Amino acid sequence: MLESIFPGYTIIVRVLYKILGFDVGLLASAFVMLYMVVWISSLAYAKTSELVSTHLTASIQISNNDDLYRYVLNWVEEQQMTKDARHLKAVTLPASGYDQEPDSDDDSAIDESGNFTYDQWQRSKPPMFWPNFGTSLVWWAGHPCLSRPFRFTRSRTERTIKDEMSREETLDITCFGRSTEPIKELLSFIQEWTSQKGQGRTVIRRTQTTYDTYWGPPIVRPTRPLSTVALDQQRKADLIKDIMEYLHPKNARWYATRGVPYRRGYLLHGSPGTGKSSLSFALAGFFGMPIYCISLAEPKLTESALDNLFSKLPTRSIVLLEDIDAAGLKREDEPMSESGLNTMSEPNTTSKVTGASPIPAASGPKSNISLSGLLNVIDGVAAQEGRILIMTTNCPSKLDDALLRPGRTDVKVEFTLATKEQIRSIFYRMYSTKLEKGQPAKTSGTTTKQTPTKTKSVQNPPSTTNREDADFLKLLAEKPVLHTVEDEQLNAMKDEFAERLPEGKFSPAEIQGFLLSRQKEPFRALAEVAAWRDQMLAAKEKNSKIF
Ligand SMILES: Nc1ncnc2c1ncn2[C@@H]1O[C@H](COP(=O)(O)OP(=O)(O)OP(=O)(O)O)[C@@H](O)[C@H]1O
Repeated sequence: MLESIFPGYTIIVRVLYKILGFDVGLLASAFVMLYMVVWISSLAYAKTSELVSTHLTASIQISNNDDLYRYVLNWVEEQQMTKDARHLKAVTLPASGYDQEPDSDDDSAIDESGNFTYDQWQRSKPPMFWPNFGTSLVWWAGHPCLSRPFRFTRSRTERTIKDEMSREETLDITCFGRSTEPIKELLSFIQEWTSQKGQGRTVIRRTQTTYDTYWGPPIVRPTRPLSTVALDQQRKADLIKDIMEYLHPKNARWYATRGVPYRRGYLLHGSPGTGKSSLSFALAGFFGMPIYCISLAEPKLTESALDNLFSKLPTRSIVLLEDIDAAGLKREDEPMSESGLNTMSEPNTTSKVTGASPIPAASGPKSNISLSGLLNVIDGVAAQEGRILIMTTNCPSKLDDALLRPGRTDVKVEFTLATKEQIRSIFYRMYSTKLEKGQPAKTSGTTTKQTPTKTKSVQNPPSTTNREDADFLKLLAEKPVLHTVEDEQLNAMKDEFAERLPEGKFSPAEIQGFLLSRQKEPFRALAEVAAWRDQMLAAKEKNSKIF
């Protein structure tokens, strides 16, 4: 047979036999046989695999645009599979945003001088391992006595639109059998696993723009307790009750039977730094809902992209449109001023929101979105039912009445400059050690009732030969000692602190900023607040004269 494929084969074999003394033809025949066996086996394997995957397996595909994609990869990372698998993808930080912050008791970020070094912390974190592009196998014991294999196939496609390349990844989960039920079970298990892992955290989504604007990957942050937002208790309670009532499952039917769109809008308005954004994030954490933030001033955001973003919102979510007045929304029939800014920023005398003074035109980046475009998106067909829309503004008088009408803005909450109660609350929260849920405050001082001092603890600075450097390092090593104050005394101090500050003059952010720079020194804060107050009031007075 070989003679017919290679003419002259017999002669070559005879010559070689004479030279070498053994039959090379036997070797060649054995090799050809082996090759045939391997070829036929791989063909049979490919055919059988094809038949099995077509007729005896079920699969579900997940796109990387879906949150589930990351949930599954994170879950796979936790499985034994990543220890056994031979082809993995290493990632330093999970795309879900989990655990991106060092824990308070994570000493790996502290260098020998007792200072925090982010670089060191990052280096100390082991990378995570995801299945690489291609196929991997994971065994999952969905039932106590049955562990079954699932095949994860991760693939990527690339496409170029308008000179910008976009990548789309997909994950196919396959199992034996003709039903997708085991995969659905696995997916709901993974969702449950993710939500347990995410307890006490708030999922934040922001827009991202490449050739198009879409929702970026989720960022997960520790939930901000509502109690940390100092606001009139009654107002806070009313707002929470309103949202609770709205979100109640029975309410959806109530809205449907009456033909009212099941949506609710809130306008949080007030001076900068009074807690509007903080309350929005705290509400998202309180109700366990993801919060989707959109900046209308984003230069690449178009009306169709905004429409698309709204259509991708999950049914129960919070949408936060921050500083909506600064986006410079304009009516289509509205002329542009000479400076190019739209003239809607003229004081709106018919505004229903009271108490706001005329505000000069905003000079920030202007939106591509027209007012009618935004209104269409807010209550158009793409708008999700069950959604909560929160708009924040420093200047409600600049907003068009159309945006403020019920159905778009159902509840308005005013945020004022700090009241006495807020001042007390901010002071107390800054220094109370009760808030660190059972964690003993890391303090190098003892409980004290002393008068203000500038006590410092001096740690061993790293050695250096340069005298100037050594002095500087010594200065760096001086750390303020945390004066832990007993609760009773702290309550008295917060009253005293509030006494020294006038009501309605400073924003909570300003007071917080003052206290933060004396983060461990309540006595110092109390001693220095009067001087700070006078300086700030003088500066404010001067500024108001300039403008
Ligand atoms: N009422 C408040 N209670 C507690 N902290 C507050 C409050 N108001 C502001 N802060 C603190 O001040 C900082 C800024 O607050 P935030 O961003 O929520 O204000 P804002 O009203 O949204 O400001 P802007 O209008 O400038 O966006 C945050 O660190 C927040 O913790």
